[in-house]
Amino acid sequence: MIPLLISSQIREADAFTIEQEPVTSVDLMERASKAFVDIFIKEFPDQDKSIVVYCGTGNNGGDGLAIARLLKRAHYPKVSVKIARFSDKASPDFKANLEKLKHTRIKLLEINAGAPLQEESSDIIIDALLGTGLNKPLQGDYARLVDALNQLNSTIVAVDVPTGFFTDGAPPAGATVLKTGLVITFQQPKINFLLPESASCMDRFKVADIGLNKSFIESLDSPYQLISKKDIRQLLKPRKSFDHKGTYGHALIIAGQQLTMGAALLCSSACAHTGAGLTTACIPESGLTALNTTLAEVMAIVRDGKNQPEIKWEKFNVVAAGPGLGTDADSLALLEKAFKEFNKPMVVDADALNMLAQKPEVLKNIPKGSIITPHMKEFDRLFGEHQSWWQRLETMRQKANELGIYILLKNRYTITGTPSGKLYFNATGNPAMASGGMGDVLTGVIASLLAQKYTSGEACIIGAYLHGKTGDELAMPHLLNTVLAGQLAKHIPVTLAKLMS
Ligand SMILES: NC(=O)C1=CN([C@@H]2O[C@H](COP(=O)(O)OP(=O)(O)OC[C@H]3O[C@@H](n4cnc5c(N)ncnc54)[C@H](O)[C@@H]3O)[C@@H](O)[C@H]2O)[C@H](O)CC1
Ligand SMILES: [K+]
Repeated sequence: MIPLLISSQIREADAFTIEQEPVTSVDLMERASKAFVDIFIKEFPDQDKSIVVYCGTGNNGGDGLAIARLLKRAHYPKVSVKIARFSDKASPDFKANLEKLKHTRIKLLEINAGAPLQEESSDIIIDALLGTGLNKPLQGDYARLVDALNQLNSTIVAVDVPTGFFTDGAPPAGATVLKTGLVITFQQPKINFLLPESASCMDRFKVADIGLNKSFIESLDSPYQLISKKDIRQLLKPRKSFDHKGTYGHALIIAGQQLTMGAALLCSSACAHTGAGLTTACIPESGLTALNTTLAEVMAIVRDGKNQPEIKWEKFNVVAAGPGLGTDADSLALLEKAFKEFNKPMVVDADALNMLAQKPEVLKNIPKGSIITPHMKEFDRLFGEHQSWWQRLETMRQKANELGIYILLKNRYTITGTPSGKLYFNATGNPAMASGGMGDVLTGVIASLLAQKYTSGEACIIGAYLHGKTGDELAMPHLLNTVLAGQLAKHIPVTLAKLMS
């Protein structure tokens, strides 16, 4: 896991590294700037482009000055610097780097407070105005400059964070932020990069390792964690020689209606392909032919409307409910029955969540350790409207704790909230997976992992990663625009095998 820090903790890690390593703060700035330049060179190899570095007078600006100097040394001759002198204060490391810059032949311009803005025609703008030191929304000169830069069509690359961007906490509504193409950020992604609001001011980010002290970062025990491939490889349990289907558990999938049987099939297929020993689908009679012809390995229990099916709950290691289930009274009665009679963790998704939104008191009966897998709209239907994603994170932590459940909120970076208050961010996955049925597949994957005796937390973390990784393996090599859910389900064993090799 990579612990994700809030800005005050980043400052602590910075100070600890300076004292402990030891390294002077100006040398750490040099290291950060070099790491930035290494990535910049790979991204923008054309040394003929004109580059201007806009610098503030704090440490982000200090980085900018060092970056200009290092770019010049790396044979980018058309690099120049503009310093925004909007404050009387300047950090010591900014001043030290300004001295060093004066020994180069780099063109240097100052923009004074209140002065009219100069025209800007450089091919690439490097933004080193403000970084993680931001403590209020941009106003006055900074806002004017950023507004003007936002009108240009240049490529903008931010140092650490786009100027005006709040790295954690709910961003103030309507705040001015520089719109950047690429952010080269230091040490680790900032938490708000992983939330959808960041899309309006950055297309993508790259992380430059600047060697902050890793054990100190670990010791901060951040609630925000980024899942890595290494974690998944450590969590996955290899199969053993004398294992049999009983070892890998029996999953029951309560899903599907006559017109939404696809959801039940996709969920059951994903469950079987992720390795559950046995999968049974509880479906309407109208879906039997489809199930028997497409998924011969999956067994059936028939739901026929009024009469509740006889389910021997104790036979199952996990019950997943929701995909294409509908929200009628029979479905609700069955969900309530499952909550009462199945006393192990369940997976609750889609229509099952919609029913809970309509009758919130039922949610209190959800078995402890269960996993709910809402997307943003389902989440808000359940827990109320939210003004920002940061607020949603807070609600997740609170509700997961209150109900003793795991909440997996689906998005570009899917987030799992645990009863103990941790939030795990998953980075695998891609836009080709934005198609119908993907959520049903994820539910099947997670149910399968629970059947195979992974804990609820492990099932969320592995499930989110595996689902996204499988989509990446299918889409990336051919730059596919679309990956279908059924195709993804069938490819899971290949991705799993690679992860376990
Ligand atoms: N550990 C690391 O990651 C390293 C980071 N480095 C760089 O340092 C900046 C953070 O620098 P800092 O001096 O703390 O802050 P800024 O340069 O972002 O801001 C300067 C200054 O500006 C004032 N300010 C804040 N908000 C506003 C505002 N809205 N309007 C006007 N002025 C504002 C405030 O006083 C700030 O202190 C980090 O991003 C990295 O780029 C190191 O170089 C290497 C180690
Ligand atoms: K910046």
